[in-house]
Amino acid sequence: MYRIQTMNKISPVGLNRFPSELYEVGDAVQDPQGILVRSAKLLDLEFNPSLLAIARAGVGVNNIPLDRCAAAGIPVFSTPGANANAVKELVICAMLMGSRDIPGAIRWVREQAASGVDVSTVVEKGKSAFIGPELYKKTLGIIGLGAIGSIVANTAISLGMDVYGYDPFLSVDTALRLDRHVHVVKDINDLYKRSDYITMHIHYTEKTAHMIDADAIAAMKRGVRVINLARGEIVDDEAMLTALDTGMVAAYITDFPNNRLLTAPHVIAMPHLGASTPESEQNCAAMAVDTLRDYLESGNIRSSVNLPEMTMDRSGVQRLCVLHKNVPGMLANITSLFGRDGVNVENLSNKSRGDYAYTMVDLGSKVGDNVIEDVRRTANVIRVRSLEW
Ligand SMILES: NC(=O)C1=CN([C@@H]2O[C@H](COP(=O)(O)OP(=O)(O)OC[C@H]3O[C@@H](n4cnc5c(N)ncnc54)[C@H](O)[C@@H]3O)[C@@H](O)[C@H]2O)C=CC1
Ligand SMILES: O=C(O)CCC(=O)C(=O)O
Repeated sequence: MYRIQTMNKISPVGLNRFPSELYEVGDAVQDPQGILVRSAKLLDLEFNPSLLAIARAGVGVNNIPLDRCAAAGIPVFSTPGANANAVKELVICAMLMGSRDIPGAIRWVREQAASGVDVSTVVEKGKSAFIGPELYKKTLGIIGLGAIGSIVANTAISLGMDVYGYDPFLSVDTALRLDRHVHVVKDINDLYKRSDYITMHIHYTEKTAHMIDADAIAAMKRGVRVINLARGEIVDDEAMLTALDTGMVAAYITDFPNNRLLTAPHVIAMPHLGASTPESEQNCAAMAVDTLRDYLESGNIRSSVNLPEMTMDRSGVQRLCVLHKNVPGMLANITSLFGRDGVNVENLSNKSRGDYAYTMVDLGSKVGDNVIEDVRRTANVIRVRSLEW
């Protein structure tokens, strides 16, 4: 039995993909071999030696210690694109809320009724406080044209917006999916100076922390509306509060509230709702469970954010999965051990990613436990697993 610990609420559509005869799954499972997580913070978690892999049902992995996991031979999987549509729809909603102060307008109507006023008599006079611009023919700047940014771009084009995108690492696949009317700029200042709305769809890393700071805001158009459904830490809150105070930024719509931000009037804050649709939760859970199972049962690494991607069709009778440092001589060192035991290698794959590499070897006959132990003891080997079929 594999033991899987869930660290957040995971959709049953995903959980039901674990065959009950093979998996024990739950939030109280002890010494798990797999962890399923959404946004729970694992940064300080001490991993038990039995932990083989972590699957993030989502895409932001700033809650997981990726380097520490890689060093311990623990692949971390994510679910690329699985929640992109949910976020895209909320971005469109955020632009509309920020333009026409929909939350403020709804609040005002309720306040009238609560104060005893016949609301129907004050609507026409009161509504002038909530006039705001249309999106049509306005300019949207998108920072990050990945799974989310690219579909936000295409949808905004269909709403009649002029769209500028910035992504220094734009993949060919994404570039091909972008509407041909999207202007991809090389200098982010070209986006800042033109945009009436700016939305960011990048990962939070050391490099993107406080990317939207006082200098970035100073390069923007006065009265810009900024949408942040990526991560709170990408925006320097103090710089944003100053910009909201001076009117440099007309509205800040964020999925990452904090008490300090909520002191400002033009902040519209949501409780991290970007991916909170049944469709997205189901997509993410199903993909996370499938990648986790594929690794546990077959050793395949797909959608990993910290170790090499590698899949190999099953052959032979036994598969050894060896995670090791990316240093010369490893393949020869490992395979020589099988030859010594007279075991034939049916198939072999090896891939590296940064400091780490992964080797999968399918064997024509079973090797003895002593050989597996020798592989494990080989210098620079981090983890060895043996799977049989
Ligand atoms: N609010 C919510 O519930 C959700 C938030 N997110 C956030 O959105 C982020 C992006 O998600 P996806 O679009 O699915 O990821 P993705 O990996 O498909 O796209 C990220 C893009 O950012 C680009 N990029 C990296 N550094 C950049 C930089 N300095 N400037 C401009 N572009 C840069 C990459 O080349 C890539 O194309 C996630 O990391 C997560 O933090 C994602 C899903 C739900
Ligand atoms: O699981 C969630 O609701 C959060 C999704 C998210 O922020 C992400 O995928 O990066």
